[in-house]
Amino acid sequence: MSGMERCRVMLEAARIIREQREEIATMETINNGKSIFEARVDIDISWQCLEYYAGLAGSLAGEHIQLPGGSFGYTRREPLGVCVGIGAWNYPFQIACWKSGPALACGNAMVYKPSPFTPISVVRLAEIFTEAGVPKGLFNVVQGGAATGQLLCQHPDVAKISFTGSVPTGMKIMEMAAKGIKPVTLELGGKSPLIIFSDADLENAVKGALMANFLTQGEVCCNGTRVFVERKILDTFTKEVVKRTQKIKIGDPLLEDTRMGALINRPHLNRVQGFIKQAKEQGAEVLCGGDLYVPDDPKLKNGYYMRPCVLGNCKDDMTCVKEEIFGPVMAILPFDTEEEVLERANATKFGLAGGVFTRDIQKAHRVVAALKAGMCFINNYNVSPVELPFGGYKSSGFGRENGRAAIEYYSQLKTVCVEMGDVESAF
Ligand SMILES: NC(=O)c1ccc[n+]([C@@H]2O[C@H](COP(=O)([O-])OP(=O)(O)OC[C@H]3O[C@@H](n4cnc5c(N)ncnc54)[C@H](O)[C@@H]3O)[C@@H](O)[C@H]2O)c1
Repeated sequence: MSGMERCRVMLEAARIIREQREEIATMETINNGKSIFEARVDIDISWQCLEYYAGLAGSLAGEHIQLPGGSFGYTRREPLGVCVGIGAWNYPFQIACWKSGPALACGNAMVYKPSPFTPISVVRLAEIFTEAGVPKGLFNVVQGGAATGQLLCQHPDVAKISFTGSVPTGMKIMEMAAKGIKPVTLELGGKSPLIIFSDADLENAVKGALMANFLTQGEVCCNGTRVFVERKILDTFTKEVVKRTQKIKIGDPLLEDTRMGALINRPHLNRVQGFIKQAKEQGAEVLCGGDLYVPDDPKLKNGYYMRPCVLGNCKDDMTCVKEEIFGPVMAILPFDTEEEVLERANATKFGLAGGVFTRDIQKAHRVVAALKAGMCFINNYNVSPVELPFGGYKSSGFGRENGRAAIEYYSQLKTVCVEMGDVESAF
């Protein structure tokens, strides 16, 4: 298909998703446990992503380069072939769109494997693509766990792997890709810093800290879980954050006013609570939450709910400050100077995201320029416009999703050199 033809099909898929927003959001809530309020946002970001790449599909082009003697060269932007997408369980539908959007826009096929914990909604995406006119077999869903993922990565006909998940799995994927010289995009974990200066708008900074920690039960890769607060405002900020955290409505994710649903499964809930227990043993103070939440509704009494937790008295070398918890746990850390906080913020193996709250624009830009992270926020956190590239530095991975940048990772350049004169042979 031409780019314009692909554009039309993708716009149709985006239209169907928009039309079925409520049904898909409900499915996603059941799939993952996140609140319906948030699932709707995920579905909106998903159709916006398909619309964005539909728009780019028709404008993908190469270059014409003039050479001496009337000769010239040109480049063709070509698809890679069959791309494999492997997704995490926290944003099942959205991750599938972030991968299939640019893949299909560039003219590739995709075989997608969702996490076995959230197998449902991506099947609906495949049906929607078919309804929209995506040729049969161009977007395929394969269900399974690690073994299935391995087989896909090792398959000789696969041209590219795009992976979203944990660092240990990312390493395995890269090893497998290396054996087949396959390009990879790795969207891995994080332990991102959020820096609050004393001159920040306090109301926005508090909202930002909550956005940075408690969406999708805290199971968000780019969460700003290390909240560095300038000492002067530590007490006021902490008090306000704790107050708002305690007000977060937990429970049945399908209810309109719920803002925090259930964690993904029992072992993960236990793991998150294990981090909190260890934090206490290492000297951190639980300022709120961290305990199980049992809803009144008897049918939910065995759900994987916990109260969002704020940890005070944290030190940089505590496990809860160093490791990705992937649950609703915020660590608050005081700081005194810009230089000091930057050094501490960057002292991590991860580099997915970072944020700063300040009213001083010079300071804001200076701080984000110094942060070793792929996605930085000034005076907000965890917004995901599809127009902006997203991806990590350091152990958080490489390659970019979203924005024009993703096109580079789903296409390859062919250079054609055209001779207009005679061959000047060396022989
Ligand atoms: N950077 C991002 O964009 C982003 C987004 C969401 C989640 N994450 C990260 O994902 C992690 C949580 O997700 P998870 O628990 O699903 O991660 P995970 O690494 O356990 O699994 C991710 C996917 O990989 C598959 N898989 C597991 N072992 C495999 C193997 N050996 N070969 C091929 N595939 C294999 C899984 O079945 C799943 O589909 C967190 O670390 C989080 O930070 C990153």
